[in-house]
Amino acid sequence: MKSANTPSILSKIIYDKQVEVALKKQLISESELRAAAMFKRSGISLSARLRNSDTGIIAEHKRRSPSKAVINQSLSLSEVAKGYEKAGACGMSVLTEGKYFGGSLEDLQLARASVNLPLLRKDFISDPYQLLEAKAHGADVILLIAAALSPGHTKELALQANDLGLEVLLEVHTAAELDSHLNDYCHMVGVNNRNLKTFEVSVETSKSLAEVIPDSFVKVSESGISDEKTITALRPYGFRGFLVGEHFMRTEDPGQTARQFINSLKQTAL
Ligand SMILES: O=P(O)(O)OC[C@@H](O)[C@@H](O)c1c[nH]c2ccccc12
Repeated sequence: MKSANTPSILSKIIYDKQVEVALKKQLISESELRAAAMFKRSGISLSARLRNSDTGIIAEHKRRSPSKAVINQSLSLSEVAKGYEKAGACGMSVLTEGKYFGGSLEDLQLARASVNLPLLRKDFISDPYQLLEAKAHGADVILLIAAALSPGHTKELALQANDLGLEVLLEVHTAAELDSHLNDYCHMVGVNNRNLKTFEVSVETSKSLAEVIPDSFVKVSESGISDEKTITALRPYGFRGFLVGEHFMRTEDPGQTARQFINSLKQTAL
């Protein structure tokens, strides 16, 4: 196991991302992004869907990750997206980070063309340019990772996202991060059960942070969720959103796996 003191994978990813963004800015200007047809589209609210759902699944498309070299490389994104929509997911998360997760903005665009679900651009955002990219490729929601940003920067990006009609999911790992980074421009708070330094997963993280998340934010539990029981255990803590990636993506037909999962959740909600 890695020591929690080794430079985190997160700082490496963020560094590479900033280099990539600097290059992309040379290729595609902000005004080109703003001219994209998607800029005229009004977003679909993920937070409203989660509030009104008794299942609350946000199903993720993820080909690989730093903690798992290969999850599934052979699927059609469009089929996965349609399968998730048919399964009754509240929203879809699309990994757009390339080097570590094998995703792209084209994946997001293809998901947008395939389904009417609210779409989360899952990436490492630290520059307003990335918000324009998200909007131009059809996102409804963006992720901001507290561990990767200063509190002031988080607020600025969240405000700018709101101006573009994008909702904000703020990801936290600790009560301290929540305390310093939460602001009124966020709609949802995601507690990541995966420790990004050690990759260990514990849903206890969600349980322990639940009571410090104000009720005005939709509570989302992220990562390491692979059975319905975990969700029924988290609901009493106030969680209304559940981000599930690997458990669906490691199967041959993620849509079908999601459908069974959601159906069995509905049974327990009755
Ligand atoms: O595949 P899992 O264990 O179900 O996890 C999904 C999602 O929570 C995870 O991919 C994730 C949570 N926060 C992130 C930030 C960046 C990249 C990925 C993530």
